[in-house]
Amino acid sequence: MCGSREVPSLLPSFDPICRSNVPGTGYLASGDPNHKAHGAGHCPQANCTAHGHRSQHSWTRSSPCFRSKGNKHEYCVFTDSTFAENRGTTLVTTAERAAYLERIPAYTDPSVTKGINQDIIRTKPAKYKVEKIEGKGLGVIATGFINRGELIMANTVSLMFDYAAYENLERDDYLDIQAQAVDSLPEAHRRLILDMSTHDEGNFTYLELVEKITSTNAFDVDPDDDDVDQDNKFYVIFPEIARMNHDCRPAADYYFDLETLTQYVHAVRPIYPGEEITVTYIDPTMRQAARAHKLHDTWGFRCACPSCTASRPAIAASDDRLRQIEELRPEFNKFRSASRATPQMAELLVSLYEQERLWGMMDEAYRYAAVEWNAVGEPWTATKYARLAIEHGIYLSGEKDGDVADMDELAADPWSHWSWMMRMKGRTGWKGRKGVAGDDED
Ligand SMILES: C[S@@+](CC[C@H](N)C(=O)[O-])C[C@H]1O[C@@H](n2cnc3c(N)ncnc32)[C@H](O)[C@@H]1O
Repeated sequence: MCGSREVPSLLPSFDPICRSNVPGTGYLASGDPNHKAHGAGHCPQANCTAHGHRSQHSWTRSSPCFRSKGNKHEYCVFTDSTFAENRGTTLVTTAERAAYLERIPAYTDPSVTKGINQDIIRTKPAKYKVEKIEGKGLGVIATGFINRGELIMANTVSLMFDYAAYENLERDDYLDIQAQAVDSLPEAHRRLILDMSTHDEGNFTYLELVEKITSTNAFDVDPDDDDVDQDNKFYVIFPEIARMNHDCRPAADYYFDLETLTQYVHAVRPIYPGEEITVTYIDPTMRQAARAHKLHDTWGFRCACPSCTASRPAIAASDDRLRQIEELRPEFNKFRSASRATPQMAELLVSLYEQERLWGMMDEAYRYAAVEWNAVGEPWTATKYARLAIEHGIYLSGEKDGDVADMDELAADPWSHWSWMMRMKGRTGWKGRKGVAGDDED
């Protein structure tokens, strides 16, 4: 889900990149990016746990901590400088949430992050180069042909901020803890972060510089199902991936894997040498004026991508398709007999996504088509769409994604899948083989 939360105006233009759909001591306010922090921590020695004790897993530093307004929570900087082959990573959250997170494979098993990052130390040939692009700052250009579904780049998380810290801390404390997080990364990594886009020029203090960098480059990440704090997302920084500029109909798309704490970027259509590799920063099903407004408000640029600069009739036709997508989409998530969803409606949705070039969302359209065909007892067309949903889902959402697993089940045995004859039972009164009436649950 994209931009679904209202974030208070602590950081005026803060709104992470998302497609679907930081008192201290004052020693950082010198305006000097070379100024490295030396905070006195609650656990000054190396190998501190989230609770401030030594452990197998090593948060190499945990300082300083700040209490929320109202004094209910304490937020700290947790750094693991050995993470991902000594690239390092930093987390800003509560001790409780850090203790939960340090059990995930990315922290406990170094093999799962081996070889992922290629920006500081490259071991595989790159499929792109980063260069200046007129009117956009730096951007990412394909150096060879890239096929649909190919991996373009991946980054383990550099900085991971708990939304709750952003919302609950006093502004000065938040800005300080955010800069502390950057400063606690290993030096090469920290330099990479401080070199990122601020989206406008200015004479920033160090705290302002870090704030500008995080608000321009952050991505949104949903918590895991078992996370101790389901209500709060994370916003995260990946310095290499954040070099990609926006297009409303981009060439690439990304997903975040919580087990490896890695963001993966794949091509969603064929990309030719010399072409810019873009991603979308916003929900691409928003209508054109809303897209342009949000991009200008948050990232400070006028949208000049082909779908924003098309002729007036072409934009109107596109907005009409998007309006219809908005109207139809909810029908496929209603499992009551009252849903208007049919296979033909799902076929229309597939076509609308193709017409809109929403290549990064095709897995969803194919999944709806698979379920609707199965729901009226047509297993072969259902299987065709399930196979397409799997093929696209693997690079759009990851092989471990629940929807990919669900489509695997449908393709393996449509007759045993939960959707088999689902719409027939409700609409015809047929009770199914087990004599259980309809499907009147959402
Ligand atoms: C996440 S950064 C992208 C990389 C950035 N261009 C750089 O030099 O590192 C986001 C910033 O890039 C610029 N940008 C991204 N997409 C753009 C576009 N389509 N047109 C103009 N500027 C864009 C804006 O300044 C935006 O705030």
